[in-house]
Amino acid sequence: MTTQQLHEQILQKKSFLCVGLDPDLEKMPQHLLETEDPIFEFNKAIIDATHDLTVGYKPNTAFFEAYGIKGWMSLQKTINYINENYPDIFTIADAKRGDIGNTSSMYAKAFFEDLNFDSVTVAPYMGKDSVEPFLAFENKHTIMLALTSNEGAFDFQTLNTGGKELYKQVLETSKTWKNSENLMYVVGATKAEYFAEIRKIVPDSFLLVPGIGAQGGSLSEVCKYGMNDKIGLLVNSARAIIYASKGTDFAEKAREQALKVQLEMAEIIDSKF
Ligand SMILES: O=c1ccn([C@@H]2O[C@H](COP(=O)(O)O)[C@@H](O)[C@H]2O)c(=O)[nH]1
Repeated sequence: MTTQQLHEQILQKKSFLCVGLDPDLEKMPQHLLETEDPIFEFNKAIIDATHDLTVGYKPNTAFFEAYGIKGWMSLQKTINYINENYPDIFTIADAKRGDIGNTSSMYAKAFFEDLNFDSVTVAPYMGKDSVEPFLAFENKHTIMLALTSNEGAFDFQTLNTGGKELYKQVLETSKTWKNSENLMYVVGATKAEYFAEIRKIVPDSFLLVPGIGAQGGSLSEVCKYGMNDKIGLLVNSARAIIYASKGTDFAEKAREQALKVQLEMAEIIDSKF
């Protein structure tokens, strides 16, 4: 999927919501646990209930890998289900990969070719040769951690390194890499006050923004400082949507929560564009 197609979908749905698919057997409704593949059944119900309100789905691979081979098969079924039934929806494998070049190439093949995700998250710590293998894939997107939503972001990312905060250096340097137009960046909603500075460095890039909902970030603050003239944001929420209820009405309640966020987004879009 191209960023232009993503932008068109955002305008059409009046939504830049990305629903996080972080399935946890302990938080799932009891009746699903009796099915053969509860993780897939859970995801499928959430997807069917929210697909018209969201432009993206972000399965976090940890929530699948934790269940071994069965979890990996549920991930494959989930991405296939989205691609077959809702092919216009942008998909993100939140896997936070990155390694020496030849290993990164294998990670890229796994997520872009075998699983056919539109994008994958990567960590910047190993530098250019660990990220460029992901960038080589046409119409695929590499979403690099810039300033994360957690408290630990202040351990390294905001450290002053030679007169500049590290996350700024990461953003600037990444722009010099081959095929850097395929980059997007993760910036936490809990760090809304940093968005204006980030936009000075990457004015046109899409930002994936986790941290509204369960982590308490403010959608309006993110939009105030982080939106560009093409919107340029994908705002993720997982727990606040997918675990709105533990009963048989879980998908319906998830839709209600997704709708609340989408309506807030539509209001912001209407007021700015
Ligand atoms: O900085 C980051 C990077 C990734 N995440 C991931 O996003 C979701 C957030 O889930 P919520 O339930 O909406 O809090 C989850 O998969 C995280 O691993 C992040 O939160 N912050």
